[in-house]
Amino acid sequence: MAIIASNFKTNHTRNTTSSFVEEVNKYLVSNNISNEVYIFPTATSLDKFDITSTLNIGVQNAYATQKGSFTGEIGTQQLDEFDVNTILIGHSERRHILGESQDEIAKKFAFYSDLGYKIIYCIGEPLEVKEQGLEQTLEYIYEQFEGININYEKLVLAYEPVWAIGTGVTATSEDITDVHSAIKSKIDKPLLYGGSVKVENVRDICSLNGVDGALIGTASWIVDDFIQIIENTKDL
Ligand SMILES: O=C(CO)COP(=O)(O)O
Repeated sequence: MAIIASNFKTNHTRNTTSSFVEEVNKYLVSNNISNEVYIFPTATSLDKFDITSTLNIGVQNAYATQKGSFTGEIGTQQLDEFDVNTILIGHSERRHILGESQDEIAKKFAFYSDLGYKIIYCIGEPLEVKEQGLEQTLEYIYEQFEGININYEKLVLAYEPVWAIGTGVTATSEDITDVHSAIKSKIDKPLLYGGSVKVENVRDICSLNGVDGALIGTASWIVDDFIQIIENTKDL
């Protein structure tokens, strides 16, 4: 059963998030869809949503703290208010744009796994590493597991090659299966693919060996498209 997740990144407002969540929930209920579906809105759009389906709301990021003096961050005191217990950790935009180190990521992982959060943990290589070949790519990816408890029960992985994110360039089936089968041979966890997944290719991608679903940015931000993505994969 495909796992389908939408990462809003820095898109949508409180208002548009609320109607998005409502529409997706309504679609899942009325079509009796049992696939795991996730939406990761901005922190300012978190709310007490009325969810009656398999839809889960997670956060794109949070600090490894309950509360405290960490200007600009949020902790579990803020997440608890909205019953959030799902978090994305290790996204490439946090690693490469916001400068989060593997050490900080591992601390965050330890903190949120101790609390029993469902963790979607992202890994993926930049273009210059991909160009060096599969062996270097896998070596780079394995380093992103440093300090991470890969046996954590509520762990879902997401392979997102950096060069495929937001670029319109999707990895080839071979690129995806090469990396997915290598990761799967070491780590027995659901593994999503992310990077320019679209309405038109989501079914093919999610049908590949070793692919358990998709983590989608750009193509998921229009609600009708996100619903179509779920529709296209509901029987997988
Ligand atoms: O980063 C992603 C999801 O987390 C993928 O983004 P795009 O779907 O826009 O390439």
